[in-house]
Amino acid sequence: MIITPTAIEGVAHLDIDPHRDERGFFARSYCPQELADAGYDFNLSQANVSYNARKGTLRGLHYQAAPTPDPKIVRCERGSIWDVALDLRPHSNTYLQWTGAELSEANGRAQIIPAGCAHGFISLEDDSQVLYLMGAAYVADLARGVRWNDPAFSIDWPLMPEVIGDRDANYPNFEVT
Ligand SMILES: Cc1cn([C@H]2C[C@H](O)[C@@H](COP(=O)(O)OP(=O)(O)O[C@H]3O[C@H](C)C(=O)[C@H](O)[C@H]3O)O2)c(=O)[nH]c1=O
Repeated sequence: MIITPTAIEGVAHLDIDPHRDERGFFARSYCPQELADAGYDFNLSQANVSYNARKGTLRGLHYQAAPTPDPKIVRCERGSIWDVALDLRPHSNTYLQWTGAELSEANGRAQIIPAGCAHGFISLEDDSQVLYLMGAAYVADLARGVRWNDPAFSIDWPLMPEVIGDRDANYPNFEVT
């Protein structure tokens, strides 16, 4: 695996290093030891998948509140998405800053989202499927979210959402601490 830090502390790109032969390729896509050696403590608790039928489907931005924040590693297994990590850690040097990356079946890239960051994406084509490796189990009562177009963050999405859930569309403005 090839791990490349981004400008947001703890957010990194995780690229596969494929072993190619006449059959195609084989690649390691998740390894807690390699991640720990690179400074990313992540132990798999749960895996989720979402199917996004139409281009312009926006999910998020979500995070889980203390005491069970949910780090995640996000990979687009079919189609393509633009994936956003938003720093909501008040003591972070990049508080309220965000980073985005194209994740796709073609580029095989995943994004590491640490605890304390919100996560969201917008699909860039129809029939996009997303795999979420979760570093914490889901706790419904701790599920939180912020709105994709909240002026506190000014996230520069590559396209306007065509499909978005009511909950995601109606989060109140974030209260900056
Ligand atoms: C995660 C989870 C969800 N659910 C239920 C709760 C909801 O009734 C329904 C949809 O869950 P959610 O609203 O979290 O799904 P999305 O809005 O697509 O959010 C997802 O996409 C954004 C971008 C993320 O980053 C979240 O981690 C991820 O959950 O499944 C469960 O029953 N078990 C679970 O483990």
